[in-house]
Amino acid sequence: MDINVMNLSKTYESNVEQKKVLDQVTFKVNKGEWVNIIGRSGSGKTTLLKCLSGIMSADRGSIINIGDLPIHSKSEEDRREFRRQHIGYIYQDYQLFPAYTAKQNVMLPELPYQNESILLKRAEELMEQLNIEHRQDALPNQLSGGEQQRVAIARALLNNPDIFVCDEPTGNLDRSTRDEVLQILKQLQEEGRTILFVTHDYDVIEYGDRIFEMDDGRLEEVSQKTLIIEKPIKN
Ligand SMILES: Nc1ncnc2c1ncn2[C@@H]1O[C@H](COP(=O)(O)OP(=O)(O)OP(=O)(O)O)[C@@H](O)[C@H]1O
Repeated sequence: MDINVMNLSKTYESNVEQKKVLDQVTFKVNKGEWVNIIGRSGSGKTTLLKCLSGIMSADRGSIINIGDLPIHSKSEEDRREFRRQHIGYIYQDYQLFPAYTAKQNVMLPELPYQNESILLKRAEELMEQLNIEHRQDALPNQLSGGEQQRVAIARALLNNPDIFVCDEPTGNLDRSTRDEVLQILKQLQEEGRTILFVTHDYDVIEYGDRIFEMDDGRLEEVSQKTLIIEKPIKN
């Protein structure tokens, strides 16, 4: 699925203030591309991912088309259903449920929607593909960071999503585990999935096709060459 965004703005409102965090963001990502998003802390990267995935609504006038679907005009419930079917979201801190085993974590979000034995089989297949089948009965706190992230990827893959939205998923991993996770995502891209990847890590940028920089709510495409020669990535 391709992603077409025009004039995406997002303002957080509280009773004391209004804070514009995304300001007229406009960009396009083609199906099967891997796009990296960099930018200093607080510049709006996570907010952008949440608006694109429909977790948050955008301001009036924003246009977010994912494939044929105008996300900006959908209700919260429709956006949730869209996300369930099309988006795999991966977080830096894995977001596993601590009281459930690895396999249960993979299945849990889909249990209300699908037959349990079908889900069980699919979870086992995915854990085998990701080389964590031997850890399926372990609790999250018994798993290494890399194993937890594989469980989170298996969970994100359960519905075979078209788009992977990754919010610094390798930020907590050591170099070799990070590379393993990046290889898994590369493979998913080669199978035709679109990858949006927020990172501060130069080595990750090598994996992507294009780079965008978020600066105080505005998004601009930057060339890899410019980045490496002219400025370090801001954190
Ligand atoms: N729910 C919220 N209500 C009000 N302000 C928020 C909310 N969520 C985020 N913000 C603010 O919006 C700005 C952008 O936050 P966001 O998390 O999108 O930045 P980021 O670029 O992902 O940062 P980091 O790299 O540190 O994760 C920050 O100033 C943050 O404090």
